[in-house]
Amino acid sequence: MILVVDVGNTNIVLGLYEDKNLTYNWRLSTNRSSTVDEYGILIHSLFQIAGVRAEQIEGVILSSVVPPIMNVLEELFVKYVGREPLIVGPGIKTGLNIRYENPREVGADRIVNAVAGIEHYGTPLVIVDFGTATTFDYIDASGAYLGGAIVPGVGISTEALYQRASKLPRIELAKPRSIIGRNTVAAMQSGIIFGYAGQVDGIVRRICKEFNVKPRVVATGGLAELIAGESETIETVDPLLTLEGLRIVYERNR
Ligand SMILES: Nc1ncnc2c1ncn2[C@@H]1O[C@H](COP(=O)(O)OP(=O)(O)O)[C@@H](O)[C@H]1O
Ligand SMILES: CC(C)(COP(=O)(O)O)[C@@H](O)C(=O)NCCC(=O)O
Ligand SMILES: [K+]
Repeated sequence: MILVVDVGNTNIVLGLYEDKNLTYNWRLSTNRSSTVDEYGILIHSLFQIAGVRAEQIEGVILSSVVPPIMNVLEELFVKYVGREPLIVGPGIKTGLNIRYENPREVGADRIVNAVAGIEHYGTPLVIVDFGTATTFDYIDASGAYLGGAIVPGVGISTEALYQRASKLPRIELAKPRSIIGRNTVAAMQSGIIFGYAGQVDGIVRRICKEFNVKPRVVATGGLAELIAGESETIETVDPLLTLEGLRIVYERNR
């Protein structure tokens, strides 16, 4: 079995694949001050609960958009899994034709999403990933990754309101009854949920117009389900797209 790991700015998502089947997946907080051994305890406990022994893991693949914790993570997998992780980055075969001005600049999570998206949904394709940031990726009919858009994520935008406006509380991210909020919490929920759904539809429609395409539209990331329900352009939510992309990239580098 292989261990796939995606390190985002908020969460580290881990998955265990046996062949093409994801048998376990877990989510940890991305903690920039945790030590190798602190992360080690966590993954050791997860493996124990799952009844998995480190020796059973034949390989580890890692994508990260958090450079400051890379050294800790590399050491973590060597020390606690006994495997040097394959790191999604320069020198690794992704099979993706990246047409960003500087391909090294694209977040590894976006690359891995695109790999899985092409494989499972075909092209042309738009992928929306609701993470710390919301990212939009466009893959054209020929399978080339052209780039996309990056906006402040749902969680951090909501947090900014609470932190910067004295009278605005911290709210639960949930769909309100009406577009017209008649109290502060409902008004914030309306703005965030319907606003972000509208943002997705606006950006997707612009892509369709500028490139004269009718792409498939897939959403992933922590908050995808919530926004997708209100969006008119998202067709599918695939919460495990990134892990699937990691599995495919691992296969391509065997
Ligand atoms: N299962 C979940 N249900 C609800 N919210 C979630 C879930 N997982 C993550 N979130 C929230 O979604 C946001 C983005 O998380 P995530 O997709 O893990 O981001 P990143 O990839 O940047 O680490 C965060 O605000 C996180 O708290
Ligand atoms: C845009 C991102 C911050 C999204 O990260 P996440 O929200 O998943 O933590 C990440 O993909 C990143 O740092 N990208 C590098 C810049 C780019 O893709 O152009
Ligand atoms: K992500």
